[in-house]
Amino acid sequence: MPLSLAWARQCNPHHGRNALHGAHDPVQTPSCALHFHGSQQLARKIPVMAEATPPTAPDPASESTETRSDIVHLVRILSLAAALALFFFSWRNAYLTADPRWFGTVMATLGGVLIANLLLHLLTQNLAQLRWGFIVIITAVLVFVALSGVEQGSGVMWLHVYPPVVFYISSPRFGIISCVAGWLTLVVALTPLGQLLFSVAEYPLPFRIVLATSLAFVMVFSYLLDRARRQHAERLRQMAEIFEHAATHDALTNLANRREGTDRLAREFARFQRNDTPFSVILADIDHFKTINDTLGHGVGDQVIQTIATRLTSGCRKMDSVIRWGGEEFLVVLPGTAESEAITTAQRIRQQIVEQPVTADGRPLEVTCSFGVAEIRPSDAIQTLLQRADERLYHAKTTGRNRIISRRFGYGSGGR
Ligand SMILES: Nc1nc2c(ncn2[C@@H]2O[C@H](COP(=O)(O)OP(=O)(O)OP(=O)(O)O)[C@@H](O)[C@H]2O)c(=O)[nH]1
Repeated sequence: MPLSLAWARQCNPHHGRNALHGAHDPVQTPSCALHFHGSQQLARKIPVMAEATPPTAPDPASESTETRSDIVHLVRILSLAAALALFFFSWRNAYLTADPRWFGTVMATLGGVLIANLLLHLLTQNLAQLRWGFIVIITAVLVFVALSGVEQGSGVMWLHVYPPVVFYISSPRFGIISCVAGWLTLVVALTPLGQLLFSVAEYPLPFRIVLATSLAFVMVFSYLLDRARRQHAERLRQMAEIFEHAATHDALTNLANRREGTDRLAREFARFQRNDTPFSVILADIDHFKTINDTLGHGVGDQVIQTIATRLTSGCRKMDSVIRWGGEEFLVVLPGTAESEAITTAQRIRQQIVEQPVTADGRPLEVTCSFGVAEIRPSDAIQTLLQRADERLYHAKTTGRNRIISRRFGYGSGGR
């Protein structure tokens, strides 16, 4: 029965009559015809790219959850490694080197503070505390190492670790500021004035020159590498967003496509099952669209589809979902909406389409749409709801088009 009716719909003598004739008056007439959604499947899809709204540009400073968890892992590993290194050098200082003993005490204390920072994060789960705590402690370690000249002056080599770590863990801005400030301080500290001010360990002149220049090189290189890393990550994120948009939206109208529409419908249905929140759907179909295509060309047909998509969107609330359901067929999902309100929305849209002629290629066309409206019922599955809306749309088509059919207008019988 449904299949033959679907076939009947396709073979309907009204189907495909001249759409450019005058619009009919909307009269709702009862009917009990049935047909299935499959009858609306497209014979052909025309892949024309619409001016899709580009995805909104994200804040470059924002970090994804993955990046955050990467940073947490890295800081944990670095903290443990740095603490172990500090304990090791503290032990060496106590037994094996000729450095003053207090060097070892300072290093052991800083190692302990690093571990304390880790433990505190386990309690608070506060990324900022872990990250900035680590940066502050590691800065203190390196300042101490550079100024004191632990391990007979060789400890200063650890300064080269700072730039890549600080760029990765903090922001580029903080990385630049801390590197430039740190480098300038070091250069001053390595001059005779610095010797006086900071009583820095004495390093031979060639060593000082190599230290300052190699550190500057590592800083610049770390900045460039980190910038490239952030740019690539950002590009990847944008591409993922574009692909996701393309997978869920229709290229011609930029409306949600059928796949995305089905998901939204399922979400609304789940909400209805959970909270009893009603919702309605409107199935809209452009009348005599084939004639528009056949007489004016597919380019004009596409423009008509785009205009109708815009009219539907502007006639609905922000919370409603307008979906390109098939070729010239649209589904509107209206959350928290009873059928009577959905009819009002459909009437507003129908009126607007009739009153403002659609223009394509600069000429006005008389385009109309037919609508089937249905509200979810407790006994419904999604498919049942869609089928009811589809039957009503079919009824609108067979009774003259340019009209809205719903339960309120006496369509069907026996509670339909
Ligand atoms: N230009 C264009 N045409 C499309 C697109 N998608 C589907 N179509 C065409 O839309 C037409 C739909 O025609 P029918 O299903 O016969 O319906 P109709 O002519 O609108 O008749 P009624 O629905 O009965 O009023 C077919 O000719 C499809 O090829 C599209 O994206 N662009």
